[in-house]
Order: sequence, then C-alpha cells, then structure tokens
Amino acid sequence: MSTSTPSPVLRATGLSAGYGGADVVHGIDLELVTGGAPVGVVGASGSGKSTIVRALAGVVKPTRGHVTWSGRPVSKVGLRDKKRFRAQVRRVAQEGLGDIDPRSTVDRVLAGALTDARRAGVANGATVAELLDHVALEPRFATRVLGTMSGGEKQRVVLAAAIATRPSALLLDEPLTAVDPSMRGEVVRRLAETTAADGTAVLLVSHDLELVERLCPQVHVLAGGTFVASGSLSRVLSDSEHPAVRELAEAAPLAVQRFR
Ligand SMILES: Nc1ncnc2c1ncn2[C@@H]1O[C@H](COP(=O)(O)OP(=O)(O)OP(=O)(O)O)[C@@H](O)[C@H]1O
Repeated sequence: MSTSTPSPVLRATGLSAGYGGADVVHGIDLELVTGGAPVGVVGASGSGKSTIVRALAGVVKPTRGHVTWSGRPVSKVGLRDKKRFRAQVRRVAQEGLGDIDPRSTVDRVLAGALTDARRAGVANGATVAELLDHVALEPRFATRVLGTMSGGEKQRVVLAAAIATRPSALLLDEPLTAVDPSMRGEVVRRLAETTAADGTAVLLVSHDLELVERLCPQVHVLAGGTFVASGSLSRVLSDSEHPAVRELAEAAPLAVQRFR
C-alpha cells in the first residue's frame, strides 16, 4: 500500500514579505494540500493575514523564503502559465468586486467565469444555476445587475465566480463579512461540500472565529507577522499562553466562549 503524502499545491517556506522595503510578515511556513482539510489563519487587525494571502497569490513578492505552486516558485510563473495560475489559485479578497464590472449581470459574470475556466483547460460542466446554488443564492439572482445587489449577495457572486474555475487552491480573505451571520453557516456548509468534492485546498482568513472553527480543523494564529500558535482552534484557545492568543480568546464571541 502506498504511504506517500500528497504534495502541497501551494507552499510558503520561510516567507517574509511587506511593503516599501519593510517586512510585515516574517518566516511563515504554510502548506495547502490538494484534498486536505481547509487551513485557517486568525489574528488581530494589522497582524499580516492579508499580506500572507497576497504573497500566496503572487500579488506581493517574498523578500525572503519563497512560495511554490506545485513545486515551482510563484515568482517565476511565466506569461504562458499566468492564465493557468490565475484559474488554479483563486483569491477572494475583502476588497469587494475585484475586477468584476458592477454593471454586469450575475449570469454574464458567471458564464464568463465558466468560459475562462474552459480556456484555461479546466473542465467544468456546471451551470450558472448550480454555481448560484453552491453559494446559497436562488436562481432568480441570475438576472440581477451586480451594482444593485447587497454587499452579502455580491460577496457570494464573487465566491461563485472563483469556484467556477474549479481552482486547486482557494484563498479566502474575509470572504463573507457582508453576509448576515444566520446565512453565513449555510454558505460555508455548501462551500465546504463543493471544495471537498473537488479536492480544492482552502485557506480561510477571518476574524469570525465561529466560521473558522466550523471550516478549519487546522488554524494558525498570527501576531506581529509570525505564527505564534497552531493546531485546532479549540486546543489553541484553551492551551496557548501567548498574549495574542489570550487576547483573541478573551474577545471571542459568546458562541466560542466554551473554548476558554
Ligand atoms: N499596500 C500597503 N502598503 C503599505 N502598508 C501596507 C499595505 N497593505 C498593508 N499594509 C500594512 O501591513 C500590515 C499588515 O497588513 P495586513 O492587511 O496584511 O493585515 P491583516 O492582518 O490582514 O489586517 P486586517 O485584519 O485588518 O485585514 C499593516 O500594518 C498594514 O498597515
């Protein structure tokens, strides 16, 4: 019987990165594995969570260490492979619609994402209605213009467009902040189902500890740009003596107080 471990689709090794010559994250080691369980990153505002996501997506360059995509340095992905990289490594960031035109209708955006996927060599037989279902949006949303939708509805369309390319890695940076908490659980449940079926490696960055706990068996706590504790969220919050973790545990909402 083979005992080989699957190789990571994205791996950060000794990653340091930042802006204008000053590093904000230092010596980060992180692996996202195809078919592996989602990995969470939590930490105070400004601790560097989004910077790690940007470095994994190739948007910010490492100053030390490196990020590899299926073993190749992301910084060396040439023009020819850029399209495939962008389809395979999808970042859903808190910054809103990204490059999606707010005047577009939902079905145009999602049909476009499915076409992009096919052009990048990704087989996806999904329909627009199925993509909407993956993020708990009803079929009637297909004809809506994005600019007229609520923040939470827009976030779910952005997520559906990311899933359309059946990415091997999905980097979620506060993906559901505008979705109301009662709906968030259902979106996460469907998202987890879809990504698990596709073997997509998921990284979730969020201040919502309930969401992280629900989706990610493995969590890293970031403080001052370094990982200060790692493990299951419940174990980390109850066991770690690090001041940043204690602060996180103190501020945890009632629903996660049981961790303390
Ligand atoms: N484009 C930028 N130029 C200069 N500094 C930046 C830039 N983006 C982020 N920073 C700084 O880098 C540090 C880490 O920011 P980052 O956005 O990674 O933190 P975060 O943990 O994701 O925060 P939050 O939870 O508030 O989103 C912060 O001090 C921030 O001000």
